[in-house]
Amino acid sequence: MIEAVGLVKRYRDVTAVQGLSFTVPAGAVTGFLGPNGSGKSTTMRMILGLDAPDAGSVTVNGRPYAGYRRPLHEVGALLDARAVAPGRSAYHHLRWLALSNGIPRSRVGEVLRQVGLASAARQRVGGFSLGMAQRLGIAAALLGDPPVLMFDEPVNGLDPEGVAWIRGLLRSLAGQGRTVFLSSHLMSEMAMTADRLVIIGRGRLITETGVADFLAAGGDNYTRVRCAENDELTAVLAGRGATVRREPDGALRVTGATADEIGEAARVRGLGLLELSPQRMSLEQRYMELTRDATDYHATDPAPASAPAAR
Ligand SMILES: Nc1ncnc2c1ncn2[C@@H]1O[C@H](COP(=O)(O)OP(=O)(O)OP(=O)(O)O)[C@@H](O)[C@H]1O
Repeated sequence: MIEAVGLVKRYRDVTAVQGLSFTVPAGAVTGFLGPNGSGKSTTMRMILGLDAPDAGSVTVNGRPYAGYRRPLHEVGALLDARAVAPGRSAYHHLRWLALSNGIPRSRVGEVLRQVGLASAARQRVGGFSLGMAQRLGIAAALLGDPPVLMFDEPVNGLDPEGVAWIRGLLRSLAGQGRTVFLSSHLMSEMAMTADRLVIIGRGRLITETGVADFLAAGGDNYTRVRCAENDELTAVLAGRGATVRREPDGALRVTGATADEIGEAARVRGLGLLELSPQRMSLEQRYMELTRDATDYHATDPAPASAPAAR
């Protein structure tokens, strides 16, 4: 388990993290989400003792990371896949890490196989693609068989097969009862992998929630209905306390009644339905809505394509 309480980190005039508290439990994949520059990497560095908080504290399984004598046995982390001496082979990089943490040499071969790098073990890391470097970083994190794993943007640079592989790996690590904490600025990625979410914006907690609860709390769920007798159906539904709005394409947008209730009301009146589709806000939409005000870097909308000049 990771527990952060009131974390604050300032860099000169930038307050990167402002009073952040959250818990990452064992046995689950927890996604750490926030727009660019919201303080995810800074928080992860504080968890690993690479940055000292200006206030607050963070513990890993009850102790600060720096309190562990053989940290790779406690926490495996991938923060920056390229932070590896380029002249070393993958094997020697891991062998050196294993030696310095009292980990048997046999683990090196095991983790290289686990991440699919066995055939590249003797290649220099400097020649690795980003995806291979990510896999090597994951191998290093797994080396000490730690109960807590942290990954900063782990799917960066991975091809679709690699992305599917890492999702499966993270789920199986959590299934073994480990604490798995991974950051991303993409909600779509988390929807496939995470059980829980810690969402931050501008260094502050926006919400800490289960993925299912996060979706259910989206207030914008409605049912889209198309009916040959729109006015009559609108009157029937309004009479039952539902709210009905007309969409630009003529369909009805109904809130305050379930699809089953709408279907039943139409059947009783003998009204034919052409469409009856419950609409749920996607995780991505809900996340964008929540973080809109906490996003520092907005792109402008692309300009509409201009019509070709008449000749
Ligand atoms: N070493 C540093 N010196 C000065 N400012 C820093 C430093 N590290 C981070 N910051 C600032 O702190 C804020 C949070 O940055 P951080 O890298 O933690 O965000 P992030 O959520 O990981 O972003 P991204 O998704 O883009 O990786 C940003 O404004 C960043 O510019």
